[in-house]
Amino acid sequence: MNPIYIDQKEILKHYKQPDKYTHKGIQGHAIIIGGSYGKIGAVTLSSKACLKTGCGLVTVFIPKCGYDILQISIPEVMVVTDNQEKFISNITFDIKPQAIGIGPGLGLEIETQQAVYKFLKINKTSLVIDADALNILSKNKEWLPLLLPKTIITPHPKELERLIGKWNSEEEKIDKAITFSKQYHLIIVMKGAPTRIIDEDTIYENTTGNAALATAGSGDVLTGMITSLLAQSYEPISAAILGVYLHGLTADIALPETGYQSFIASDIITNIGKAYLSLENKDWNFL
Ligand SMILES: NC(=O)C1=CN([C@@H]2O[C@H](COP(=O)(O)OP(=O)(O)OC[C@H]3O[C@@H](n4cnc5c(N)ncnc54)[C@H](OP(=O)(O)O)[C@@H]3O)[C@@H](O)[C@H]2O)[C@@H](O)CC1
Ligand SMILES: Nc1ncnc2c1ncn2[C@@H]1O[C@H](COP(=O)(O)OP(=O)(O)O)[C@@H](O)[C@H]1O
Ligand SMILES: [Mg+2]
Repeated sequence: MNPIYIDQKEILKHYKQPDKYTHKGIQGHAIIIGGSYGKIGAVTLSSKACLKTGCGLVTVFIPKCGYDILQISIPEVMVVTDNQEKFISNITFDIKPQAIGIGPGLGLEIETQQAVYKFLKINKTSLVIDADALNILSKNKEWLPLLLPKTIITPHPKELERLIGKWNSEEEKIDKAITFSKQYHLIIVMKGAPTRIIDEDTIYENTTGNAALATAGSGDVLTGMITSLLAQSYEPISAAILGVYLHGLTADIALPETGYQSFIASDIITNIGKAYLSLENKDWNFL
């Protein structure tokens, strides 16, 4: 089971330069669903990362308490609110997005769990599932067959354990992830150091990133980035591969300036532009 390494050479098989005549309508509309009282920051980070990865339009679906926070901190993002003040209870919106990311800061309220169930039952849009949306699925494993083929899930090790159970070795973890991926036809972004992507029998291993990423919200940012790429019409596996590569690259670029300790999730977002430019061999050091 040799992995395919996600390096610059592999990335250039997936990366597409934007068309000169594109416009925001063509660049894709993404929705990020998440947030709860005290965790609106997760959706703020995720939606800003989504925009900064190139998506034309981004809308968030959040509980009411996040309205002012979102509108003031990211004026470019549109906001639709739930009827509840502190958590999501019913996911409804009129727009037709090309991709949806769900989970950052979502919380585990029973009403939120039911809202996720109802959403999954009718959803036909490409999806990235992270954080509490994964934890909700772990608590309700009978809902897993509702996921469309090629849905991307982005668990950190604890979220993965809640989904697939404990493992005794790295090999066993990968075997169990392959079995899970095949059972539900999911793309699993197994976050960690290194991050691996499992697409049924194919294993990819990322080569970018460093310990600076061990900071609150860095996974929420990754969810926004992958959702953005999906909305821009990347195939799900390409969105996952390019997303983890660019995400890690931001930390490699920022490290000489921030060191490991002072790098925060917002620094990932700040450096997405330089990460993109380095794909086009434009040396970000001289910008
Ligand atoms: N600003 C905001 O609004 C933010 C909001 N956020 C939101 O909070 C919600 C809860 O998400 P969460 O990941 O913090 O909690 P949870 O699922 O219980 O997992 C934590 C446990 O998992 C483990 N663990 C984690 N990583 C690991 C690793 N690499 N390697 C090994 N173990 C690892 C570790 O377990 P331990 O090692 O302590 O046993 C840890 O205690 C979610 O909605 C998220 O979006 C956050 O994103 C932060 C910023
Ligand atoms: N030591 C490390 N080396 C490389 N990447 C790391 C390291 N620690 C964390 N990361 C990356 O940071 C992200 C953390 O995601 P997650 O745990 O979901 O954070 P949060 O929930 O706080 O947003 C993942 O992409 C993971 O691969
Ligand atoms: Mg997370």
